[in-house]
Amino acid sequence: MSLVYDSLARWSVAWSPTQVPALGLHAGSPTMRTSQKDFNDAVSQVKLLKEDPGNEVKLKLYALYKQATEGPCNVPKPGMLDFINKTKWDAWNALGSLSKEAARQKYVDLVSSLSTSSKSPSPETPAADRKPPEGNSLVVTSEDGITTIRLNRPTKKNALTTQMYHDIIAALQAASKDESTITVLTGSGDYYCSGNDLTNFTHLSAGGLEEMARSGEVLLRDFVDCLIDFPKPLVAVVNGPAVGISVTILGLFDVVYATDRATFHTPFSHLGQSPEGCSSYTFPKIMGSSKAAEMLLFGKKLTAQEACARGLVTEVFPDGTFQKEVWARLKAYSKLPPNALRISKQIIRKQEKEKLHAVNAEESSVLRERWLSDECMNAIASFLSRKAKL
Ligand SMILES: CCCCC/C=C/C(=O)SCCNC(=O)CCNC(=O)[C@H](O)C(C)(C)COP(=O)(O)OP(=O)(O)OC[C@H]1O[C@@H](n2cnc3c(N)ncnc32)[C@H](O)[C@@H]1OP(=O)(O)O
Repeated sequence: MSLVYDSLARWSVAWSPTQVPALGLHAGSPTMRTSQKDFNDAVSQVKLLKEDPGNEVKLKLYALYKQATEGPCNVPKPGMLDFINKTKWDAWNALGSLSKEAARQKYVDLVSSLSTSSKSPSPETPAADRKPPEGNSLVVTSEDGITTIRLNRPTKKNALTTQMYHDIIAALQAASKDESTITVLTGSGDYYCSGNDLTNFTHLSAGGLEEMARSGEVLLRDFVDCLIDFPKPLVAVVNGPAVGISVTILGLFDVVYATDRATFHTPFSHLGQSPEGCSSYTFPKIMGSSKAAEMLLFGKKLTAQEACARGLVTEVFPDGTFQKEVWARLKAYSKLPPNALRISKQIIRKQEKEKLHAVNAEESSVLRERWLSDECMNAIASFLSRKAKL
């Protein structure tokens, strides 16, 4: 779990009624007494919610709680790099001069709406309407000559945590030696992948930002090196929208199949960042320099059909038949002689392997600098405080 999520989760734990300071209300008025009791009940109820309400709601609850108990925000604004406390401060401060009574009421109303919506689904609820549980973030299976690496964080749009990069590297290393003929990367749920998990930036060790950027550079280089060197046919089954690094690395895959619901988006400039995954080399080569620049510099989002027309995607399938058609195709391909496939891939990749490694090293090093820039820090802080979506 990320620092942000841990921290937000702890806020609700910290709201235990036994730890809540006196509310400073006038106990004389019956309306106030009822309101204070409702508020205290709501504070207790938060701890009993069956489902995590998500960071946005927790932030609202935090801000309303502070306003209800302490009044308008009266503490200094935390520094720009103190993401979590700045985000909390922003949420509290945004309530302006809202009265304690009004904040208490809003808090009670919000908790009440959450309690209603988090009731267990009725037995009639179709299974398909329920979100799959958030278990292992990466699921690796091997069947019919195909090893499938599935990104499995559907509620976070399959954003890649630091652990997932490590796990994908390990899965690719194992797949390169296993019995399978083809290796597939795909996603669970409605997204293929929303790119790097932006909360990765909040995991600061004692070495601070510099250390985070340094270890990020090494991880990125290792991850992409592993894709460059992967010896078997590597296929992306793009089951929905793809963002950031999940798009750039497609230039290193042998085949990319996409549902017609997929989109392809690399918002690096918006994030104060720069291209990775060898895309500064592969994209101009695949689609021409001006089309590549439109994506990599200006963050133009492509439809699946546009990505196919530009050569980034091999073939687009209607969403309704996507899984059936693609897996039937892959099963047929997996019957081909594995050694012939391996050797053919080797000849194709050999021509530019050295170049790809050099590009990867340079992109990773440039990104390390970018991660320390104000432009990048501001963009991440903005996403974490939910002011920006890309
Ligand atoms: C070490 C290697 C480094 C490699 C460098 C890589 C660079 C990149 O990949 S840059 C691209 C980074 N990705 C993004 O900037 C995408 C950010 N996400 C969004 O803009 C949106 O979430 C969305 C467009 C992907 C989806 O929007 P929507 O359909 O409205 O869904 P939500 O925003 O409500 O998302 C649900 C849930 O998932 C969380 N989430 C989604 N993407 C990310 C992400 N990349 N990082 C962290 N969290 C993400 C989102 O915060 C929501 O969480 P809750 O609020 O807790 O429900």
